[in-house]
Amino acid sequence: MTAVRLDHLGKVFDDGTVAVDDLSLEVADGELMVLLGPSGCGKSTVLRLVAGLETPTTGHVRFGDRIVDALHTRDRNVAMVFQHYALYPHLTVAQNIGFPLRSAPGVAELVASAAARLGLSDVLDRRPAQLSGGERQLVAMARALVRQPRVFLLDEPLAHLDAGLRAELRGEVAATARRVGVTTLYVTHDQVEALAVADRVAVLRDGVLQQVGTPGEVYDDPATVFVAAFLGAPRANLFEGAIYPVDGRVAVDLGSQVLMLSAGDARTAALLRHERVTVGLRPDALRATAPAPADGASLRGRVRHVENHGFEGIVHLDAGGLPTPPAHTMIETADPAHLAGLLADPPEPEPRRGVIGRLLPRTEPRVHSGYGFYPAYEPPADGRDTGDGDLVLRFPAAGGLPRPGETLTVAVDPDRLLLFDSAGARIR
Ligand SMILES: Nc1ncnc2c1ncn2[C@@H]1O[C@H](COP(=O)(O)OP(=O)(O)OP(=O)(O)O)[C@@H](O)[C@H]1O
Repeated sequence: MTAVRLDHLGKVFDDGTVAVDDLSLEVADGELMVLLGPSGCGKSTVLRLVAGLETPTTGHVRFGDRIVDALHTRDRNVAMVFQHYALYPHLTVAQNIGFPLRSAPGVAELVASAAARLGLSDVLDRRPAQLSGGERQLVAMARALVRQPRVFLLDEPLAHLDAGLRAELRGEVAATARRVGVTTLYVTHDQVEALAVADRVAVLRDGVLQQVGTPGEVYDDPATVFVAAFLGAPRANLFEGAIYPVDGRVAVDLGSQVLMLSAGDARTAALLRHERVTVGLRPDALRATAPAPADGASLRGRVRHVENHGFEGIVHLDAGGLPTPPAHTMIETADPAHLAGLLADPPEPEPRRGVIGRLLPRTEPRVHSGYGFYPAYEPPADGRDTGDGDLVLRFPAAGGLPRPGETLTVAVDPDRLLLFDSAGARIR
């Protein structure tokens, strides 16, 4: 078995596309590492670099202590499974699985053992056309594993299956990789699948590693606003916030409501170095309460609508927050010059113009208004209420779900209040 190390790995294609940017990552012997990120973030290119199907522009791939950059794919002993696997239609399942071994001694035993691992023992005599989509994918996996590879590479192996089958098979795929104990890199853009199968997850964006950690670490303790936004369904609530001191405590102003952090909050000093932050609240870090908790960490809002999921409801509250625009959650560095440029030459129509203006660094003294602090929520110019600024929370169905129009008070768990600076980095 083999640990895989990526050392400052970079890949720039001939047309100038930077697919992988200075990626350093260590996958431990026998570990199942998921590479997660949106389409085009470079996940497949990383797999192809590990497999030797692409040559790095910079950096190295190591298997154990050995640099394998010069090693041909066939000499790396890696097995790859893609979304679109090709089975030989005229061969049986057993012949398909044994194909890579050709006529090596002991083929029958190796095929039987690989088939047993994946629960395929009963279908060994069938042909691919007589199998379900899920079974065909398992045959492709068995065929990849029969050679006992040092490294197992899976590229969106379940993407073509329907949701139910995907959920069923992902457990099986992860269990098989663990049973075999083979070091595995698993690529997906599906965050639910990533959290479900991974020992650790590496989140990529534009070829840059954002964070690597266990599923619990990347979910609960995101390093960047991008990671917070990308992981979790329903998505984390992300609002624009302003920061100022009040009697030795820190106010996180959401425009029409203020969250007061307790005097002992370890982030106080770090927070006061910022004027504007992005406030992240996961729907499961919020709890409806009555009355408001004494420490002041609560928000109120009017129920706009409720999705009933049977065991729980997803409640959308109009709480007067200013949503962080999706484009902002994706940017690495806020660029005031760029924002100023937008203001100087606003595209028509530009309903966000006033909002952008408020987000620019200010020189005049700040004033509290009766409606809260900057930034204030500004409804879209066309009067349409999009619900973009809704505060979304999970609500257990057991005691009955709230109704539209009701007012709810929501306690915010300060330990799960995520705060990000204008560059999208977490303020700890
Ligand atoms: N041979 C190539 N020549 C030029 N650009 C390429 C090539 N292969 C990939 N790219 C580009 O490199 C970037 C990363 O592609 P890659 O396929 O690794 O992303 P991905 O995260 O796997 O996306 P997807 O999930 O859509 O496959 C993309 O911008 C892609 O268009």
